[in-house]
Amino acid sequence: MWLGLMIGNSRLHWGLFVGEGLCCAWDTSYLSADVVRQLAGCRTVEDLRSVINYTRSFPAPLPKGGWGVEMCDNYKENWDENLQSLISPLPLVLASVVPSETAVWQSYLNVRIATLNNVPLSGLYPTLGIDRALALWGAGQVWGFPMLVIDAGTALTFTGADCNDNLVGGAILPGLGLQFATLAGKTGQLPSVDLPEQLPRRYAVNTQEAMQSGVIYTLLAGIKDFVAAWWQDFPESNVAITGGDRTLLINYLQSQFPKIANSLIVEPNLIFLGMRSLTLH
Ligand SMILES: Nc1ncnc2c1ncn2[C@@H]1O[C@H](COP(=O)(O)OP(=O)(O)OP(=O)(O)O)[C@@H](O)[C@H]1O
Ligand SMILES: CC(C)(CO)[C@@H](O)C(=O)NCCC(=O)O
Ligand SMILES: [K+]
Repeated sequence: MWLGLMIGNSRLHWGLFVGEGLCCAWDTSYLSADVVRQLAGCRTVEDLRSVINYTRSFPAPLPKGGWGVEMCDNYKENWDENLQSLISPLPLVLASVVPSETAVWQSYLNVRIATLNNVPLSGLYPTLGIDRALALWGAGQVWGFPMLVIDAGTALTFTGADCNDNLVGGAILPGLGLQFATLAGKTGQLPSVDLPEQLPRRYAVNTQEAMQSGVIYTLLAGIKDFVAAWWQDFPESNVAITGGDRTLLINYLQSQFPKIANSLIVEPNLIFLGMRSLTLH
C-alpha cells in the first residue's frame, strides 16, 4: 500500500494505492508539520482516517466500473490484511507545484518526489508543471495518445501530446475561481461572486450576472477554440477534462456546446492514473 499526494495550488489531492491500483481518492486542505508527523506514525488505515480526515470524511473505495474494477477487488480481498499491515511510515509518492508546501514533507521518512524525469513522455520542457505532465501521462495510458488534457483547477491548463507520446505543448490561463477573485480583488466596485450551477444568460442586467456571463462565456469560447484547433491537428484524439471545476464546466459546456461536452472524457483522477505508472516505487 502507498499514498499518492499531489500538492496543488489550492489544496492537497490524495490517492491510496495497492500496487498500481487506485483504491480511493480525496482532497484536504494543506497540512501542518505536526499533522505530517502524525501521518508518519500511522500503523493502520483507521489511524490514517483519523489523521488525514479531519477536513472531510474518508472516502469509500472507488465505485465499480471502468479502470477501478481490478484494483477495488484486489483491495477488498486484502482489506483486513492491509488494515493490520501498513508499513509505517506508509510509502508516499509526492508531486507538487507549490515548492513552499513541499518543504513540510521533507521530514517524512518514506517519501519519493515525482519529477518530470519520472514521466515517460518526451519533449517535456524543464519548467512544465508536474501536475500537467502526470495528468497527460495518466490520460494517455488509459485512453491512448494523441491526447489533450484540460485541467480546470486554480489555473486552467491545456496540455497535449501526439501519437508518439511527445509533448506538443499547451496553454495556461487563470481558472474560473481565480478570474472571479481577481475581478473582485483588483477593482473598486466589483463584488465577490459565486460560480453559478447553470450557464447564466449572456446579456446580464445586474453586476453579478454580468461578471458570471463575461468570465464563463469567454472561457467556454476559449475551450471550444482550443479543442477545435486540437482536433484539426489530431482528428482522432481523445480530449479529457479534470480538476476541481470540471463538473461545473461540463454543465456549462453541455448547454452551450453539447457536442464538445459529450465527447470529453471526464475523469477526476487523471493525475493519480499518471502517478501509479511511474517507475519509482
Ligand atoms: N473544497 C474545495 N476547495 C477548493 N477548491 C474547490 C473545492 N471544491 C471545488 N473547488 C474548485 O476547484 C478549483 C481548484 O481546483 P483544484 O482543486 O483542481 O485546484 P488545485 O488544488 O489548485 O489543483 P491544481 O494545482 O492541480 O489545479 C477552484 O477553482 C474551486 O472552484
Ligand atoms: C500551471 C500550473 C499552475 C497548473 O497547476 C502548474 O502546472 C505550474 O505551476 N506549471 C509550471 C509552468 C508550466 O507548466 O509551464
Ligand atoms: K493549480
